[in-house]
Amino acid sequence: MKTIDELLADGVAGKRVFVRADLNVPLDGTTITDDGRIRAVLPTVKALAEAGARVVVASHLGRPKGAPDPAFSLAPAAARLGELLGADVTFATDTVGESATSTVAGLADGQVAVIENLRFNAGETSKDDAERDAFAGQLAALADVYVGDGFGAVHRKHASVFDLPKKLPHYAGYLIATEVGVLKKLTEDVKRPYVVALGGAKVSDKLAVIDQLLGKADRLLIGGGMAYTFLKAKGHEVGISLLQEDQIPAVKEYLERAEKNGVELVLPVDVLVSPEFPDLKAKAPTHFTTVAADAIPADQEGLDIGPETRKLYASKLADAATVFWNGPMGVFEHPDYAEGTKAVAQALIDSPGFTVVGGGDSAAAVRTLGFDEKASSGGKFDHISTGGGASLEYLEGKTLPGLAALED
Ligand SMILES: Nc1ncnc2c1ncn2[C@@H]1O[C@H](COP(=O)(O)OP(=O)(O)OP(=O)(O)O)[C@@H](O)[C@H]1O
Ligand SMILES: O=C(O)[C@H](O)COP(=O)(O)O
Repeated sequence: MKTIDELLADGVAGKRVFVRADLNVPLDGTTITDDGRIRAVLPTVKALAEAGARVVVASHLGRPKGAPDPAFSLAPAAARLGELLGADVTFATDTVGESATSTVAGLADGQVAVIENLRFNAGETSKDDAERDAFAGQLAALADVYVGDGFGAVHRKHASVFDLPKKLPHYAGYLIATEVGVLKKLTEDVKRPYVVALGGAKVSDKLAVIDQLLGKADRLLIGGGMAYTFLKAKGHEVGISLLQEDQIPAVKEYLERAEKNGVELVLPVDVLVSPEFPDLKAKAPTHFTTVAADAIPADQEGLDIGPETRKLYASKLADAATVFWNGPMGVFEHPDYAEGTKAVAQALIDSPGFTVVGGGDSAAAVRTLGFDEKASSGGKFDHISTGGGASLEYLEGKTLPGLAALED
């Protein structure tokens, strides 16, 4: 994979450089609630602008349906990028139309523009190769060089990620180079004990990675919404907790294989339960109780790991040489159910091992709970990945279209 340093060494002054970023940030209306993904692409954009390139930044945001939708405009992200760069960033109100063409033509050396959401065009995400290729051709007309730096989207076979780099000289940006460098350490020559903590809500998305990790990790700590499918597979009542019934046979097989392979698969011993899901907007106090994980009342829902589990998981993380954590341990958006996620975040910070947090929601969780890469309590996470699905698919050992295209 050629990196941006080679491009800079060759000289980029006056060249139009297309930077495929992942500016898919969480929004509350037009307010960005976590700008981590914008900050992550700054080194690449700054280096190119300082070298006199005419920088065209492109990204998707959310999942619009292949047509313009103001709710998914990249305008707030473009404004934030300008603030962080301390420079004017022009914004094109379309992607390959008149606004984009004239905006790019108007760029002076060292200036930066953002074009509108790539997914406002059906060609971006199309399953039809010819349709994607045609859209990639239109994007290619906007630039002389391609820099891939949207790590969070490299697992998508989309026009701007997979087809466009084939049409232009292509390089990996600093973020992709860093992310791949870190995740490689978790797949090759990993330092042991290697402990993986998994939570969150997307159980079916994460089963494939559990399948792979059973051959790689020494210990798997399961929390969040996915824990209840495991508890149910062990024959326990889970009440009205999040459950993926169709995954129970697979989970039973994982429990058996973990035992056979000598992998410690650790489940919650106690959980916080409530008769109803909390209101995440009002955040009003809820009625919850702590119960043993094998005694969840039939009319209640598990919403966080309990105090004994927090201690147990912290002890299982204390001697880890390598830790990968994906997915919050509970409904951390509500203060009543944030303690499990906080405890695991703190255990990673206290860990002397190499610690990586992966996942859009997990990264947002640690930052909104007051932790970040430079957490003040003496330690820090070694790396917070900007990719959720992307980092998991990388760990699964899958070929990621956006990385393969940069390697060609
Ligand atoms: N016990 C639970 N019941 C229901 N939802 C839960 C529970 N525990 C955690 N969650 C929810 O899981 C969500 C995050 O899960 P997700 O799988 O999306 O995480 P992620 O992998 O970090 O994010 P992404 O896949 O977007 O990168 C949070 O919104 C949280 O409220
Ligand atoms: O949020 C993410 O994981 C990336 O931005 C990819 O978004 P997608 O899942 O909508 O393709």
